[in-house]
Amino acid sequence: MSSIKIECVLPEKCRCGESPVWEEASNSLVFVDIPAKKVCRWDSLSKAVQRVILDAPVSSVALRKSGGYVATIGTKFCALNWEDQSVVVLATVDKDKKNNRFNDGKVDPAGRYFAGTMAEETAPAVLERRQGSLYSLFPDHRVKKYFDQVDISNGLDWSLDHKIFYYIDSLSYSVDAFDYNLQTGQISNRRSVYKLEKDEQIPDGMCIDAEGKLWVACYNGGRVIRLDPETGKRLQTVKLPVDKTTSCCFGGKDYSEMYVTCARDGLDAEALLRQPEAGGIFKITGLGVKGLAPHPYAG
Ligand SMILES: O=C(O)[C@H](O)[C@@H](O)[C@H](O)[C@H](O)CO
Ligand SMILES: [Zn+2]
Repeated sequence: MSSIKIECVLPEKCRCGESPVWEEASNSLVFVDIPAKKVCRWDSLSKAVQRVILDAPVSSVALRKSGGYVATIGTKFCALNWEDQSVVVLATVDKDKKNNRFNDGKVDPAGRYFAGTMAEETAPAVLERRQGSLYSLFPDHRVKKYFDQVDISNGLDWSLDHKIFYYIDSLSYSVDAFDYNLQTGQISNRRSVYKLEKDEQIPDGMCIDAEGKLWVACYNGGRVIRLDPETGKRLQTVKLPVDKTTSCCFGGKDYSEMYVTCARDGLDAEALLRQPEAGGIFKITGLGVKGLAPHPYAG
């Protein structure tokens, strides 16, 4: 029997922490705070944090094979040089939608950077609907658009055999699957693999574990849930001491720990008193299952 332990390892007070990514080379967790326009790197050994402030909302970050990171900033796919904090724009999307920004993003097993867009929110989950689209940035910096009509483009990951792409449009309250062609980056045959229950609230970020099961952070649900995408059943619920859990990834030694990000925005003074660690980075140990190393962008 594993005994689960949950601790806030970094009280960062993120307005909207997102996109946790484990960087093995530096024993660090990299993540963003979207409205604070901030990318952070927390060294799990020294506990030191480095922060880079950008000039637009930064919604996701990913490793880059050639060094440094890639990030989605505003409506741009960008390269981020950590040493000199410089940003190079690789591609821009949604040029006709001035109120849009990117949201969650992740790199596929072939090194393509997938990310979707959404209209800017006036309050959490309050926004003009169907303004978003899903894109990927190929290693040659070409952009592919998959579909539009997205409300809040969110969690994404790929099956262990790379034949399925899992995707969340938050306001559909569903975790969806597509057939995936790793050679071409094409998706097809959309279907739902799990519909959230009422108390699970809004599905947000997601990651897959080494057994092929999905972990979904539930915004306003204060939990991560483990799903079997083959049976459509929920296998496990892990509650956290904060309501606005936004995303999760595996990291640490052999990817045996889970890191969870969360938000402070949208919590009133009373809620903040009850959850002073809101916006912090949480580490969950004792889950008894490991995750996978993140894929670096190949371009
Ligand atoms: O973290 C994200 O993915 C969004 O940018 C957030 O704003 C929340 O998800 C949203 O408010 C709830 O659906
Ligand atoms: Zn999200």
